[in-house]
Amino acid sequence: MSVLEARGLSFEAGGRRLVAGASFRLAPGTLTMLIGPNGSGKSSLLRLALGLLPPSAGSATIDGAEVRSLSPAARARKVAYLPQTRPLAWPVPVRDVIALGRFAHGVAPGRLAADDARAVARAIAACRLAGLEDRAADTLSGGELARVHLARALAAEAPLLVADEPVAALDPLYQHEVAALFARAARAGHGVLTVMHDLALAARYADRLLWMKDGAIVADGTVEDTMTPARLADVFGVAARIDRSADGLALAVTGPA
Ligand SMILES: Nc1ncnc2c1ncn2[C@@H]1O[C@H](COP(=O)(O)OP(=O)(O)OP(=O)(O)O)[C@@H](O)[C@H]1O
Repeated sequence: MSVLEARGLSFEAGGRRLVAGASFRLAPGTLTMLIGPNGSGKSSLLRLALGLLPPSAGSATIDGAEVRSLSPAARARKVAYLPQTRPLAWPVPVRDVIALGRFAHGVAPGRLAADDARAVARAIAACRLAGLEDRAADTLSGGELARVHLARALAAEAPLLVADEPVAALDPLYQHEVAALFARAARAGHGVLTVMHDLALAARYADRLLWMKDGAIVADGTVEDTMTPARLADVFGVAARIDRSADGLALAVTGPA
């Protein structure tokens, strides 16, 4: 099992500090959700932590190795990444898009070894894409395509999974299914970190929340410990009601704070 550690990551661009001294540890067996307002630096922090942006200060390591020292294939064997923008303009069959997730295992689409084919089949089943495997990906709906990209990330079967707003295009049922899928992956021993805008889903499924505001992580802890009306007002500027139910915390955002 692998551990991703970010220590004091900072990033500046356009004369602004977009990420300011952010530290966190992504450990196996935990579903961590990164939450914060638009533009607070969440995507930038993920990209720094994965070595896709050069930090102006701080470092990120996976199992003790600097992420930026890892080759793309070596990094992809440790961590699967689902970016926020997922352009796909070509009429590639869905199965081949998902098989790209196996690239770190030396696979070219169309030449899958039995192990790779099984991993692709598991990802297709997990994302409920059966029946769409032969469709050209550019004919899918936005939500279907979002699930294909998620399946591509899952097919890697990497110990760590980092996803940037994976449920943004999904209807409520699929949102819950994907959040539950991430929770199951965490229970199975993966370390999962995902940006989440839906605070009710975060309250329901996250083991741990990283709260980001103005480029900084301002709170890091369990839902129980960190999700309070005062923090929601401070970080998001919203008024919220939080009820304890048998399923955990239930959250209703009632308006601006
Ligand atoms: N290369 C860049 N040059 C200048 N500004 C940038 C650059 N990259 C990002 N930014 C700005 O940095 C801020 C943080 O962006 P980022 O995408 O990390 O935020 P986010 O929290 O993921 O936002 P969202 O929830 O809207 O996706 C934004 O104001 C964005 O416009």
